[in-house]
Amino acid sequence: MIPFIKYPTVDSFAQICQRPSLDAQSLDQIIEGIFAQVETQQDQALRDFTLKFEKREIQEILYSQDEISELANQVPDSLKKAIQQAYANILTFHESQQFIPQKIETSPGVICWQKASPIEKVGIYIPGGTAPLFSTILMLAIPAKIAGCREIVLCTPAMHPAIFYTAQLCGVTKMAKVGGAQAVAAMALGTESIPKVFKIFGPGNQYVTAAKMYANHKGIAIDMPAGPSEVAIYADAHANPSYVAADLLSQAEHGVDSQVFLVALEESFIEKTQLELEKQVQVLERKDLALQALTHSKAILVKNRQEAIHLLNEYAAEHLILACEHPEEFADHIVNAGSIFLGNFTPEAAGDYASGTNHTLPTNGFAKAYSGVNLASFQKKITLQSISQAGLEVLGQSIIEMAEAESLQAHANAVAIRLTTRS
Ligand SMILES: NC(=O)c1ccc[n+]([C@@H]2O[C@H](COP(=O)([O-])OP(=O)(O)OC[C@H]3O[C@@H](n4cnc5c(N)ncnc54)[C@H](O)[C@@H]3O)[C@@H](O)[C@H]2O)c1
Ligand SMILES: N[C@H](CO)Cc1c[nH]c[nH+]1
Ligand SMILES: [Zn+2]
Repeated sequence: MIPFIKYPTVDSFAQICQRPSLDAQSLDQIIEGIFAQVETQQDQALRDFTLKFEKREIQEILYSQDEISELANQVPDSLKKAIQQAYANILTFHESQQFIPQKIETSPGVICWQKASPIEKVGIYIPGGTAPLFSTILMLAIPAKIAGCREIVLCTPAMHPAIFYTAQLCGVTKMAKVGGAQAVAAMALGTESIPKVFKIFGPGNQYVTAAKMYANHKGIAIDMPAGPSEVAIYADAHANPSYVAADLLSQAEHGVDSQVFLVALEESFIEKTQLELEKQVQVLERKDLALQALTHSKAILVKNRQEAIHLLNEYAAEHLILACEHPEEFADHIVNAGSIFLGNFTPEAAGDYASGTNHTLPTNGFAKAYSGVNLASFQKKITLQSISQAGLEVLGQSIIEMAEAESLQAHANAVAIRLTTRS
């Protein structure tokens, strides 16, 4: 099922960890073209691209409040309840991330502190090319609301009623009918209907992710590269092959360019998991997508736990499941991962929907440098300071000394003019 690699050498780890990606150069050209067209033709470009890529005709770019309410009302009560339970957990976890300001007296009379300030206008991309990921609205709009973002612009190609119910529940301010790179371009540049935002959030396919990176080069902040989903699983003798296979398939079914990565200590465990995969994949509605994803996935037999830790840190998975003995102790050795799931009863799908953590996470090895979305992603920290006259008397001479050494006389003067004593 999954290509098998036995006892790879450490030298080959970087190559093993590569993800299946579209050719970066041709992708960049496509994105550049989309941005150029959105810049000049604005809303009309959005209509044209939606027709071209999705065979969907749109006139108005934004949904009206009546349209939103009508669609939201179609959600069955059982699904509303499930969304509300997820909402409550995600709210609780993200509220616990509130920044607590602290005034620090760095030297007598010199007080410094920080305050968190919301990013006023944010854009959230909700994937919908092959599945309507309304759960992503919870992951982005809840922390945006807690942070106090004034404008939350949502773009999605999806039209499932739950998208509209969840957007209403979370207090999204504008909803646009567009998806793909053109939606990202619209939020980055602004069009007649879609306001330009200060920061763009959200996962998506390779076009969406490349568009966010392009927007970032043009000066718009982004959360992180959150592209095709992936999961790595570490399995020792405590793991259950049926659970592991189910978890691997849960990410493989996202799309053809998803990748799953099994690292195990026993060959027989990999064999059992492969058999389970074969069985479980047959009944999936998205079997074809999952099968394609499995062809560029990997099942790797390593010599020992240390090698597994090394390989998993090199891979820097979006999600890492630890199906092993003492998972918390193992997790202490992991320095690169978007989100870690511990033990046999913590499926990754729990984090995708309802446990409370955020599912918008760095992929493609970017977990080496980026965190997943959290409350702070929607805030800036502003530093503040207040110095008393006595405080400046103590600190002033050092500032003057340093400013003069940097040949910046005006800086030195700004302090000296306030000092009553100067040696
Ligand atoms: N990393 C994360 O946190 C995370 C979370 C959720 C989902 N995901 C990923 O999001 C992705 C969702 O992908 P999706 O495709 O279903 O939905 P999507 O909304 O990301 O992309 C759909 C859009 O892609 C555009 N598109 C399709 N083919 C194109 C082409 N040839 N040229 C230009 N544009 C084209 C279309 O405009 C379409 O609207 C999956 O890869 C999933 O794994 C990642
Ligand atoms: N696994 C995705 C993140 O890679 C998130 C998601 C949403 N719905 C289902 N899964
Ligand atoms: Zn998922």
